[in-house]
Amino acid sequence: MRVLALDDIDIQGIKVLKEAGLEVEARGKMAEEELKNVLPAFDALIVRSATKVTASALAGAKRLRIIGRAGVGIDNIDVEAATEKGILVVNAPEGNTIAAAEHTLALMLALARNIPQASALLKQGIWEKKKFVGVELRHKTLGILGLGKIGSEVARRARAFDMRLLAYDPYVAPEQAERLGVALLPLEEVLKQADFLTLHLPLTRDTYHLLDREKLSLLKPTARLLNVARGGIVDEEALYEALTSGRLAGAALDVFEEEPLTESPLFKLDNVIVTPHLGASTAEAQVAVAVEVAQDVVRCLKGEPVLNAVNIPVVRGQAMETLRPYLKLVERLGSFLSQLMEGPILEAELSTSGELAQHELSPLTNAFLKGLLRPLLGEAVNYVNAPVVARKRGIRIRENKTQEMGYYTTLITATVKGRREGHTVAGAVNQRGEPRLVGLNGYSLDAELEGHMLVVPHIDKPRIIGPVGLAIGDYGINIAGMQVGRREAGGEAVMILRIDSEVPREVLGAIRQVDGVLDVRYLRL
Ligand SMILES: NC(=O)C1=CN([C@@H]2O[C@H](COP(=O)(O)OP(=O)(O)OC[C@H]3O[C@@H](n4cnc5c(N)ncnc54)[C@H](O)[C@@H]3O)[C@@H](O)[C@H]2O)C=CC1
Ligand SMILES: O=C(O)C(=O)COP(=O)(O)O
Repeated sequence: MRVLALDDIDIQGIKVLKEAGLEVEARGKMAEEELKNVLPAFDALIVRSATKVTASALAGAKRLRIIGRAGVGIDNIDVEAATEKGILVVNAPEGNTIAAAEHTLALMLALARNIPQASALLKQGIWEKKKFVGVELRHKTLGILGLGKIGSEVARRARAFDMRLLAYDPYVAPEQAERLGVALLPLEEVLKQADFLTLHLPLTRDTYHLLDREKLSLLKPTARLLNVARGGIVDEEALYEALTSGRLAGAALDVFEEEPLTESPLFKLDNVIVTPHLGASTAEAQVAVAVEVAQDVVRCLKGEPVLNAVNIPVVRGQAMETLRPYLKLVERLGSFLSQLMEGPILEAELSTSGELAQHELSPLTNAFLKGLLRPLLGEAVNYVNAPVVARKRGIRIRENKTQEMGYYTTLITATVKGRREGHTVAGAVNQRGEPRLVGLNGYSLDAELEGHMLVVPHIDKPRIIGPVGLAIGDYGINIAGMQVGRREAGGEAVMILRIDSEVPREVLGAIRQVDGVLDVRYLRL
């Protein structure tokens, strides 16, 4: 299998890939057109922030199974397009946290004390002290937008400088902020109170130009802005205006809306210091992110679960071990239902009751939908794109869970509905970790979910099981197991047969002829 590793990812990452037996082509930044041309020959792609992985670049990438981002921000990858194509996207969420946090602190001190400007003058032979009187960090208010991994590490370090800490992050629990000694406030409040404002948000549709003219005008004229997150979060034109009109004291920028950027009106300002997206550029961070992402690429190409997926629900450690047999179960239930249904599926519902319900269950939905869609769409649908594909086909998806326990410690019920018919199956995992079918349309059963199966709805009466068995046996086909479910004697019932080999059409016809048989469906799991 072949991996295209771009943007000069660290050699240690390349080593991990090669040691796993993968063929690696390592290059620097690649332009969209070239990427589009070469990508069809690769199973995996690794990038940093320089190469743009667009929908067009991915269009012909039929072999591609995974895109790895050796870093955090995934705004240079069209994740939606990748998901739709069933391509997994992973990043390295932790490897460069400290590097980015330390760079932020370095910029904050450099900005407060005019270090780059003073250094540049002295190197020109100018001993200038008066112009470079700075400010102290002590007792100043640091406003943090985005109190995630980097924002938190910045907060920890800023405390050592005796700064007062405020943050805006609607997704962080107040207790977590409290533990860091940070007060959570609304955005406008943080902007109004900050002496230093630092950004640690991802660039998304929500955060694009979050700091526009209006928001920048809320900052104190003595405030200084730090951006080690993403260029697009700040409107650079509005920032330029604020810095040149005395409405903002200074800015330190590591990132820009367009990169690389070598010319900008901002670069001409004395109160602006800049670095060329160096936040993650430490020897330590580059090894860490390259190795982190390479390991996930290896896992994915070996068919193992990855640790840092961005476009599928991630389950780690023990929770994954608990979930694993149920992933198999729901995929089989999905496949079973899909083959049982006639006509298009309009609704799909997955309900979990019992012990398992205490876990994050969205991975089950992905696996269930994959099972449901595979018989219809084959390899085009996988664990990554199953929910997107299902929604695109107009299937309404519902998930329910309750920790209430019945006869089974965990019972999973799946229902699909179409225009004319609907079916419900129930499944459980036995003590050996095997998936079992324990209910079908209200009948209780206990059947294996494996191999070739026949589902035969019939009327509960004598002389029906024998003739069905004969119809199959007459063709030299062996029955491996059989289960009958009925609600009441003499009513409708269902027979589930496990067969050792493929079942030809004539056999299905012969079964249909048996008096009392209502229908017959042949399924392959
Ligand atoms: N300059 C550089 O070299 C580097 C830049 N970065 C940038 O820093 C960003 C943050 O990185 P981490 O802290 O590792 O990510 P993270 O995911 O741990 O933290 C991001 C935080 O932003 C918050 N957030 C998201 N949307 C928000 C919104 N609309 N309003 C307010 N808060 C919001 C989240 O709740 C989260 O707590 C990355 O997305 C990346 O763009 C990361 C590494 C290096
Ligand atoms: O990890 C991130 O989000 C970064 O911004 C680092 O970018 P880079 O890998 O240095 O191009």
